[in-house]
Amino acid sequence: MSGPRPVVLSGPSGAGKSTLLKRLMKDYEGVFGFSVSHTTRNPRPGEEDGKDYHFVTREKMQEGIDNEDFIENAEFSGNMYGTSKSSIEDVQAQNLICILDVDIQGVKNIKKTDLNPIYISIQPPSLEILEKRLRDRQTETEESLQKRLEAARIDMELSKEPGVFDLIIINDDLEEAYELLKSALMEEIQKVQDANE
Ligand SMILES: Nc1nc2c(ncn2[C@@H]2O[C@H](COP(=O)(O)OP(=O)(O)O)[C@@H](O)[C@H]2O)c(=O)[nH]1
Ligand SMILES: Nc1ncnc2c1ncn2[C@@H]1O[C@H](COP(=O)(O)OP(=O)(O)O)[C@@H](O)[C@H]1O
Repeated sequence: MSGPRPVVLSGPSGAGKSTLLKRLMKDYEGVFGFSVSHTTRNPRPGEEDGKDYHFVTREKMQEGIDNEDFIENAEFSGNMYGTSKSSIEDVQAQNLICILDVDIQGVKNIKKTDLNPIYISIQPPSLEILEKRLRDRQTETEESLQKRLEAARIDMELSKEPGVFDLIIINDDLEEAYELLKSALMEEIQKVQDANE
């Protein structure tokens, strides 16, 4: 039996993916499961190993890639990120909607697999607003902020190409963006809720 369709959330760093995703997972407990990626970046205050990411060294990450443990991996802003096969299998084994938060390289690479997710891009209203949100978040050094803004320019260009995303949500007003995300996923949410009744 095939389970619910996974969901790929992408879009520039600072666009609001984690904010939207955390709210969705809280409002629909027992419906979604987060695919916990591996990364070589340092944990931020409050981030938990195994929950937000599996925080690993470059050596360990490369070992996993060589072992073909990952369905996709990419270099972003000077660090490695990747989705392991087991991170998805763990969620799918529970019949939950698997949510992946990956960059645009991840989107392109997942398209080459048989995962068949719904692709949603979260975009900021403008690059200026994105910069302000990233600065206000206070998680980045100036160098890492500049790298993220450069990646954001590329993301904003590539995401416009027709056929890359099923849906593009401009995260201007958070409530409105959340409602759009929720309605796009309602059919899958309903399936999981019906199956659990
Ligand atoms: N390709 C790929 N990208 C990932 C993965 N995990 C996270 N990312 C992306 O890496 C970028 C940086 O993530 P992060 O360091 O958590 O910063 P944040 O998005 O600004 O909170 C974001 O665009 C994420 O979507 C992954 O497993 N694969
Ligand atoms: N609609 C919004 N309006 C204002 N600030 C927002 C909005 N959405 C998210 N933010 C803030 O912007 C910052 C980046 O959001 P975050 O969810 O961390 O982005 P991402 O996961 O895409 O990198 C956070 O500090 C968050 O609180």
